[in-house]
Amino acid sequence: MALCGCLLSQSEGSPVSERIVSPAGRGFLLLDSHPTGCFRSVAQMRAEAGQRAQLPEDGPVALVIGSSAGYGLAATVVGLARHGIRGVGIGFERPPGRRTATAGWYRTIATDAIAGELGCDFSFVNADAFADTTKTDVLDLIAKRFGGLDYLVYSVAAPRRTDPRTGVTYQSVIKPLGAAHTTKTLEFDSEGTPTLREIGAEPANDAEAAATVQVMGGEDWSRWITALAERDLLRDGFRTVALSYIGSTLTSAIYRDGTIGAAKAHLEATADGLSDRLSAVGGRALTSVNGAAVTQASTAIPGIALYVGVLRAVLAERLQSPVEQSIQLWDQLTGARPFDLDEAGRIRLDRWELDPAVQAKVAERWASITSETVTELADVDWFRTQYRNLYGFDVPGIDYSRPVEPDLPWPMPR
Ligand SMILES: NC(=O)c1ccc[n+]([C@@H]2O[C@H](COP(=O)([O-])OP(=O)(O)OC[C@H]3O[C@@H](n4cnc5c(N)ncnc54)[C@H](O)[C@@H]3O)[C@@H](O)[C@H]2O)c1
Repeated sequence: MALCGCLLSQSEGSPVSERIVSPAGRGFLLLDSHPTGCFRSVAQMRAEAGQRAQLPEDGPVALVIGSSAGYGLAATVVGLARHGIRGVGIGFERPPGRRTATAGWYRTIATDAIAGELGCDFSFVNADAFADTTKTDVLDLIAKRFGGLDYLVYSVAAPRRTDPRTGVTYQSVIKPLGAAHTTKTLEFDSEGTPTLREIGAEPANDAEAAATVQVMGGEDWSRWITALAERDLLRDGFRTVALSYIGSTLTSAIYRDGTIGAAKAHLEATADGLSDRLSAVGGRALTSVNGAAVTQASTAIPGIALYVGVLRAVLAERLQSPVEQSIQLWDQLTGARPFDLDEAGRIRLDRWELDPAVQAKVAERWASITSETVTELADVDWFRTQYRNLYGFDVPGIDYSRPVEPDLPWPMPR
């Protein structure tokens, strides 16, 4: 594929600090990322996204916040390849230094190359979306280049947020509310052999619960909309969507009924208030409940790795990838297909996950799963490959014994 070719030669061409990059780390957190593996995984997403025969010359203008990973990356790749979006993507990634850059840095280089190949005027900003300075800079860019915005996709998953107006930094916690909770969790030893362990979590106190809502609730999303409105950048029919999750009863104590779930409830309530404010431009704010996916954010949640592994064993290819869900999301946002909303007005892209027959099978496996049966009842190989892919490892076609150049620049605005 052209993209891979150009990026592979880019990383092979300048032997400034080439080195072999290996998957060292703890748990599901790896310390280094493999540039060419990251490039190729984005190329695979593009291939999965497909492409419309004729992209519009002046595609809709979109801002994707969280464009360097997970659902936001998928929404960006699909938006570029299928809708020819113009606009801006924001990620918050560590540049290369003593360690490689974070994977999202390299994925952004690859996504920028896709935008270039498709002729889409789309730029990437590496900055803290919570900061007022980022809002000012990004809105300056949008005002200057496009004069207004049609879509805002809010797909941030962050461990902390500093409120620029108070200077207070809030840390999000992943804890149950009300009572302690114990869950089974999946681990791999250094050889890659899976084992199960029970881990317990104490309930969050009020301050922890409130801090999690500050980080993952709707306040920052709302501030982006206010900032756009104040600068008159909301185009007629503007639509914004923030991503949410509900998930299984098997994970509800730690997720939907826990601190993160409270933040998601806040995000969902924020959508209603925003829609009222956007009615002046015929606009709308929605949340999109997506299905479980292996991402850096989700693997940090106790029990989710095992749950997703079991879900994949039950569903196999019927587990819908972030790209598949993003195709549906864009089709609904652009009006190519009607919205599939639930009674609370949320877009539902997770129906395949929460299908009662699927959940019954997952629950049956979950009840009996042990370290001895985990490889039979959960798709642990798939899960391990997925989380290593997040860092550019285990990607087919990459020779990991070859040195690569990790010191690559963030793409310049085109
Ligand atoms: N992974 C799942 O299973 C799942 C399911 C449904 C919904 N969601 C939701 O999707 C959204 C994205 O989650 P994900 O799993 O794709 O996460 P992810 O970790 O893959 O990606 C998070 C993105 O947020 C960006 N980010 C983090 N802090 C930032 C900051 N301060 N400023 C700017 N960007 C920042 C990162 O750079 C990255 O691009 C979240 O709202 C999450 O709850 C996830």
